[in-house]
Amino acid sequence: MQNLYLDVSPLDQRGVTKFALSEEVMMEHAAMAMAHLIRARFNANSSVLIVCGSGNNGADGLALARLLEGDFHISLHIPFGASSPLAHLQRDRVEALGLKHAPIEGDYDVIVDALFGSGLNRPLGPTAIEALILMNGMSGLKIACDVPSGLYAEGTFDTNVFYADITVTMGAYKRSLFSDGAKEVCGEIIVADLGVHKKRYETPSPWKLLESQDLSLPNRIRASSHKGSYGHLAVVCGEKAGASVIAGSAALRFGTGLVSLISNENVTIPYELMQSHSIPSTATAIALGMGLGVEFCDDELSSLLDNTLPLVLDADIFYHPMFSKLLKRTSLVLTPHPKEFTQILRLTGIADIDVSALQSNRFTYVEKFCSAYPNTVLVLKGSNVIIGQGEEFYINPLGTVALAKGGSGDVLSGLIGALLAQGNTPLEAAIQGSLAHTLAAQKFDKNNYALTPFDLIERITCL
Ligand SMILES: NC(=O)C1=CN([C@@H]2O[C@H](COP(=O)(O)OP(=O)(O)OC[C@H]3O[C@@H](n4cnc5c(N)ncnc54)[C@H](OP(=O)(O)O)[C@@H]3O)[C@@H](O)[C@H]2O)[C@@H](O)CC1
Ligand SMILES: Nc1ncnc2c1ncn2[C@@H]1O[C@H](COP(=O)(O)OP(=O)(O)O)[C@@H](O)[C@H]1O
Ligand SMILES: [K+]
Repeated sequence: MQNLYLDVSPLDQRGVTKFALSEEVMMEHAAMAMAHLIRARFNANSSVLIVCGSGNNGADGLALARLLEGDFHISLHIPFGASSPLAHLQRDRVEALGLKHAPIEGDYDVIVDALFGSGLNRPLGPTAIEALILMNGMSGLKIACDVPSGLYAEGTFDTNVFYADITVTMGAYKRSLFSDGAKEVCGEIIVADLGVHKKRYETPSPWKLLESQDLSLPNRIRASSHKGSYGHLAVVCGEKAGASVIAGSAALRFGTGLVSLISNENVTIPYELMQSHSIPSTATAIALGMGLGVEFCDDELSSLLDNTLPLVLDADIFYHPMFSKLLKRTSLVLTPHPKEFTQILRLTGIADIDVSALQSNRFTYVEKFCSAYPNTVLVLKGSNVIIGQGEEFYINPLGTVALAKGGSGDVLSGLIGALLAQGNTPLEAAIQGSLAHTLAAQKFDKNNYALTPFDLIERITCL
């Protein structure tokens, strides 16, 4: 698990006050990290274009030019000149080596974007756009210094943002790199230490980035245990029974001892799942909402929920009149996709916004919801899933586009339901369910279009 920051400037300042580093020392390390990367991947004499802005992001780029000069063919493009003191200093140094501003011409083996970093404070103007269009059109390896130019702190970006293959981010991970859209533009993300180890440079943060090594799988340690030792998940089976079959099958695969589908009428289901018309007395958790439709009248639903069992809620239930009442429960996990989350925000009076406004401010709206409902665990789905409760937030960036298919979300609710049924806390269930979901998808390595929900469930066995 890694820390994520909205703004790393307090960490940079702390580097100076606590560790007596200077900004110049930190900058030298930032430039060295990029130089190491380029030297490791490219032969001497490769051509490197470095496009530098007028602030310290540009100064990082100028320092990089100095470190590579002599071995590589360096082309510098400095369309705004230098404005920060360090940019002036770094420019004097490269000029002493005979390097100076030149127009962008032709193609290059490496393209480094050091136009704007954390100081981007207004929309890109025509000069920056012209450079970025040329850079994005090139075939060489594209490296962003700190953040791709055009990416704002909330994770939104300008249409002409730099599309990086690799982002070398300075000091610590920025949260902006993990918005849903940013997944499109950042490429691989590498953190550069700035003179002290990342562990020293960082301070605690409420936002965390999940990693594959954070996965913790169900573990059966008692040799004499039986199916009743591993919980019983009741999946409420609605109009579209397939959704609950997927969720139930995922839950069984993820270690739940028993899984029952709760339906009004008998439906055809796989042999390994059980069927019931009411919540079994042995149930330890309920999954509700996937494919629900209008199968149950309000009284029937009320009686299914007349208990205090942990709940995972998804899909149609967010539009049901009973949902506001369910929000008062403890042991609750919600797994909305963005459109469903806008419905939740509307219903709770937090915001009346459309999906694009939500996607531009995912972090903020998750924080608002979690502050209003501190007992509820929220899993906001997307290409970078956000999991939040109270003042703790986690981003799972491990999903792939293979998951963009009907039924993937049902698998996720089933996995979370499985862990709730086995006695995990709602937050643990959400984090571990989401990790298992995305890592199982990664096990499908044939292509990125063919994965079905049952392929995904199958790959839970390979974790
Ligand atoms: N602090 C440290 O210890 C370390 C910092 N490090 C590095 O510093 C970077 C932050 O540097 P920074 O604060 O100077 O901001 P930066 O991203 O260069 O941009 C500001 C400049 O851009 C300009 N500008 C803004 N928007 C614009 C637009 N749309 N169109 C045109 N111009 C625009 C703005 O102009 P102004 O608003 O002043 O007119 C100003 O000149 C950080 O990302 C990391 O790479 C590392 O070396 C590690 C140690
Ligand atoms: N581009 C993507 N990258 C990573 N994960 C994705 C992507 N698109 C969708 N997903 C994941 O797939 C799942 C889709 O869920 P959802 O939209 O509710 O589907 P359904 O309701 O049909 O089962 C979510 O877990 C989401 O995070
Ligand atoms: K940049």
